[in-house]
Amino acid sequence: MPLTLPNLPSLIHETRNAIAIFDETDRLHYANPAFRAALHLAEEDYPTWVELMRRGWQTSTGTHITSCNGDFEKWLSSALSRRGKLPFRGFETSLHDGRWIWVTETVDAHGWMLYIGVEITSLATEGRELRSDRDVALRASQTDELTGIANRRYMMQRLDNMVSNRIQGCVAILDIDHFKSINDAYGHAGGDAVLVDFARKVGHSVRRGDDFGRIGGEEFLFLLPDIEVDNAGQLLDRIRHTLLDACPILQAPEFRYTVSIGITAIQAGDSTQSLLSRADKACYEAKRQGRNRSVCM
Ligand SMILES: Nc1nc2c(ncn2[C@@H]2O[C@H](COP(=O)(O)OP(=O)(O)OP(=O)(O)O)[C@@H](O)[C@H]2O)c(=O)[nH]1
Repeated sequence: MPLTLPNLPSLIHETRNAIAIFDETDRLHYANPAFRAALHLAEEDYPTWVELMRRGWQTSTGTHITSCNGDFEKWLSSALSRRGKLPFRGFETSLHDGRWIWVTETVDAHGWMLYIGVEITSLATEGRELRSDRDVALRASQTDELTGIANRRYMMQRLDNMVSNRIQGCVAILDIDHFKSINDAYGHAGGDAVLVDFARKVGHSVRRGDDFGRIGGEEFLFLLPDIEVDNAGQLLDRIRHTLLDACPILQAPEFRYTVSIGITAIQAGDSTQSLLSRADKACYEAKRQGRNRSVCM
């Protein structure tokens, strides 16, 4: 007998659990009254998750962001590099109004996300601080300190995961051009500002299923599952073009930077090493051809 659940929409509407659905671009598509109340969201308002978090930060409402030492943008880059990457995850979080919520995020194959938040304030608080410290330590071990995005260790785990599960797609290495000269001309702080700017700009363009992180000084890795190499090239070139008008060094408003990109498709029999080495060669070729371009190999 087919299952019919005529009361499901009204039950979801009425429950005190916060329920929301985000699409593959991370825009809110549905939120029940409990979610809207917890996040201080007006009816008929459908912001992206980034807009929602930024508003909450500016108005001290909704999610209580404690682990950012006052640097919201860095927290956002870090949160974005983990958000929606796993089919399922659960974590504890607190709200500005003092409530604690157990959040689960379920992501389907198309990148749509179901958010369910259950209030746990009255449950035993014992060990909450310890669990929170553990989460912060785990995040730190996966995060690049300067830029806040995923670090080499995390990216290598994700690449291993792609290879061992035979996930099709592409791998790209992005390397900022003439970075040594940037350091020489504007100092280490100027170079750092470029790295942070680059990580944020690219991090905001990453699709739900993709991974992006810093794997070396001025070297970044982009993992793109389920995409043909031509489409990966177009996507990364679009990102590359958005960087052309970035001016990350305040004292030098005329300063611009570019990036060279090496892209390769995953092939049968590839190992993480063979993939990285091919992407590296493609990036080297992009440099050799004059930089500020992408090369597929
Ligand atoms: N500011 C800053 N510089 C870094 C960091 N990590 C590495 N570097 C510097 O990045 C520079 C990388 O220079 P190279 O590998 O010679 O490459 P490049 O100058 O970018 O030249 P091409 O890649 O050929 O365009 C070195 O001078 C490193 O010291 C960092 O975290 N911050």
